[in-house]
Amino acid sequence: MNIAVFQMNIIPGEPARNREKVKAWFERNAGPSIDIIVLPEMWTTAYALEELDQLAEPSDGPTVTFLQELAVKYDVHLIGGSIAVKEDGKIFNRAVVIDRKGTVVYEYDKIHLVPMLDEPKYLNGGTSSVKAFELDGVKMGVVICYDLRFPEIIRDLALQGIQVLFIPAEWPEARAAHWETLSVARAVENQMYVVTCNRIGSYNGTTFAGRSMFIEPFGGVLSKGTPDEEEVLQNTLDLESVKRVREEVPIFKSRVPGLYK
Ligand SMILES: NC(=O)CCC(=O)C(=O)O
Repeated sequence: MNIAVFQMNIIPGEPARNREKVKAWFERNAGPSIDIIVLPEMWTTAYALEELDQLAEPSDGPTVTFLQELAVKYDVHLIGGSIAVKEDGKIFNRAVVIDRKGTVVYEYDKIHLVPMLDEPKYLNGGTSSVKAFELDGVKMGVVICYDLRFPEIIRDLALQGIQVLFIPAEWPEARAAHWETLSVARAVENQMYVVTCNRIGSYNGTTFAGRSMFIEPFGGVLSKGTPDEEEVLQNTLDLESVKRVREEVPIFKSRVPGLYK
């Protein structure tokens, strides 16, 4: 399974221009050797929070339609990062997963909103628990950025059987060490691949950390993006290694769930 991550900069408050950017990137990079493409958090708007009320789209709006067309055209599955979606007057930070036929197979609203970036003032937290989804018969999950700090939801996904976790993000440089350490920790403690896609660049006084990563189930970092350049990270996942690591250190067999949640 070949996966490509687009570690991109985002033009704040300009969904159409960001879609053009992603389209041009697909034209240069998408091809038959890639099975899944991953985009970052809030990649159409960035944290233009004051404008979100105007910018947020319905869940079948122009960005999701655009991603569906790309998925079909390039015959690729998409972890379409997250976008601001408006439903019943409420705005959610929503991850969208689209398969190569253009079908939306999973949507997830970021549960934990980031106080340090003022998210709770402008957005609503998701009210549904995390669920595994399948692409090419492999169980996978997605959580968004700050959700990384909540190991319980990721363990929940691991117990649902996922082998790969995706994390679209806009994680600031100020806490880059947490980003790297926690991403590796989630891979090690759940013995699965963790694939992260963080933005680069700065907005409104915050510089973002880049350093998107592919981490294998034993905790090794297969590749890591730079802190400040747009780039493509690409890796092939060996899903047998999930099984091997789980046999070598059998934590899922050693668990004693009667003593904790
Ligand atoms: N966009 C985010 O969720 C940022 C999370 C963050 O800044 C942190 O956890 O630290």
